[in-house]
Amino acid sequence: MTSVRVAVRVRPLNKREKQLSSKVIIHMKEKTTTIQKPTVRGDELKGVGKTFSYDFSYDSSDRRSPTFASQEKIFRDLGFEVLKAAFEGCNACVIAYGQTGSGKSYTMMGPSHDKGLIPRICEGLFWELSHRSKSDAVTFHTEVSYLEICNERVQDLLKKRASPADDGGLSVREHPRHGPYVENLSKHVVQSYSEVESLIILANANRTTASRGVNDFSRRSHAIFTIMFTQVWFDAEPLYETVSKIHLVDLAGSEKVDPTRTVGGRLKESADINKSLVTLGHVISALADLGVGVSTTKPIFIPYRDSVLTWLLKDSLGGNSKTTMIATVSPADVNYMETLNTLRFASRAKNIVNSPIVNDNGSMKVMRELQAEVTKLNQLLKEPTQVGREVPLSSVDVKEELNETKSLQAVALTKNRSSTWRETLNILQEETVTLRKEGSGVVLDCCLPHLIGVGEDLQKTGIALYYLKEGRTIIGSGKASCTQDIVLHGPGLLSVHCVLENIAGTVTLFPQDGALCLVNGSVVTDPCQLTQGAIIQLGKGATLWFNQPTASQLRLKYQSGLPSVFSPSVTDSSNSTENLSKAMVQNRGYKDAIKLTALVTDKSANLASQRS
Ligand SMILES: Nc1ncnc2c1ncn2[C@@H]1O[C@H](COP(=O)(O)OP(=O)(O)OP(=O)(O)O)[C@@H](O)[C@H]1O
Repeated sequence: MTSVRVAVRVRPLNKREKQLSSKVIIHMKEKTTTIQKPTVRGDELKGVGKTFSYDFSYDSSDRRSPTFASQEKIFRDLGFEVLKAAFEGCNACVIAYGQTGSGKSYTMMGPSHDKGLIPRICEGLFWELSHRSKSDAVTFHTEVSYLEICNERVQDLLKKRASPADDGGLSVREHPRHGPYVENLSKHVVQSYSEVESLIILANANRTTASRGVNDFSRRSHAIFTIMFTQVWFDAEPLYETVSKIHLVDLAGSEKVDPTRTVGGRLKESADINKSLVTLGHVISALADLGVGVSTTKPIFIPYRDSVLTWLLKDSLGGNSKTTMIATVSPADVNYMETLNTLRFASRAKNIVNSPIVNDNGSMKVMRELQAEVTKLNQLLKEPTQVGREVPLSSVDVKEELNETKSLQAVALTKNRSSTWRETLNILQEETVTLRKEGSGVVLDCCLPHLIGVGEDLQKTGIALYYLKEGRTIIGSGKASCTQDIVLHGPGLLSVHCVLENIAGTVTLFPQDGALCLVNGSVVTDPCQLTQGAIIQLGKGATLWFNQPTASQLRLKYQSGLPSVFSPSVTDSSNSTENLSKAMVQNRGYKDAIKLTALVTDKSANLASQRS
């Protein structure tokens, strides 16, 4: 358990503040920051002021001052900790919070002549790597992504938009194990600081800006720069891997919206920025209450899901991360209220308690399993006969299996960091789906009712299996405001096309208004209970095969060792064949129906011969 570290930084007076002859109301001494209240007349400061204590108070208001806090000093205090966390295998996060024009972007990104935390952390990472990589025993892999949240929509800053009209909005989804993530966000493998620098230049040019009263060139979005850093040690037994995720966050200005100076789209934009900042405030307050053990009758609810920002930063706030907040403030009396609010906000954030862990668990388990598999197969190779095997394996088979296992291991170790491998294994580790080898094939087992994508295109490779969890599963084309559980593509699909409800294994299809849904070739407009082998057609293209492993089928499967997913009973398969022909003849044309029917008939015949 570790508390969120909080730093406050004050910037120099800007031109406008100087023109207004603003007084400096922020004073820092060691870890404390004091703010003095200006009088109404503005000619003198009132009282001794309010003092707050933080982990760091950085006075960057005057370069000539002996206590001046430079970008380098901030990197040494805050950036080093981030790098330390990365090399330890922990997640880390730095969030810059403050009023517009208070110095968030300066602190996080900085100008080219006085770089901020993001470039310095990346530079530091590659400097360290160039020293560590001399050893063959360990390899490193670094990927970066960069997104902005504007009007509650997520944009990829590292991807060119197809056209100006393309708003490029990406969906936020939740992985059962890894939590919220942005679907289709581009990730870029980087091998040097200069590669990161080029990406940063591209991304910064893409960031949303707008003219504003107090600050002519103001960021109107939240930006999250993420580094995914993986290390693999080859000299450990089993091989050891850590993965750390580092979020570096530059928030939009935290000031309240002035409706008299904000119009139209900008007003909506401000409302959305406020929505995520207000939610951030609620999340921080709730977490701070949890941290200090406030006693309430009701359990404390953390409203992460109320905004995209807080949802994506869920781990960083109260979760698995070493998090630092840097609150930036103006020194001028004209900004008194906003500065006071920022200082209070930062003070609250100090009470958040996080639980960072070394992220090695999943991969370690996988590696151990693969290692065990290799040992077992090596053993089999040495034995003259394979006792206990129903079908004797030839040494060629064992060698093949061994090679296969080893190549799996190689895939894991050489780190194809697109994370597909890790994702796949994690998905397979979910209770509902298992993968095993059966003869010359690979069998995917799923105990829940599920849909198999039959697909439009017979040339397409890969099979999609969608399991239907207990409760509602929303199917749609992926452009809805809600999160669909299954996203399909094809003509005639509505953003929310239908809902499948699974109650204790009985699955009912609820077509949405105006959605073309066919079950076994007949159009359905009312709720329709699905039976084993039903062929469902959604819109004019997407075709799915419904499979419902019943208790008796599962028992049979485990007794016989045969798979359930692609081996429904022979009768079930013939049902599907019949249903499919019916559906296709009616809705797609005779030729396709014949091709698909032949496909399913082949499957049934194979299964029948396997079983006999
Ligand atoms: N520590 C600093 N030293 C020198 N100049 C600074 C410092 N911090 C901020 N500035 C200057 O103040 C101005 C506003 O800073 P910056 O753009 O970083 O603010 P911001 O909080 O990111 O604003 P926004 O919310 O609009 O993005 C810039 O001109 C910047 O150069």
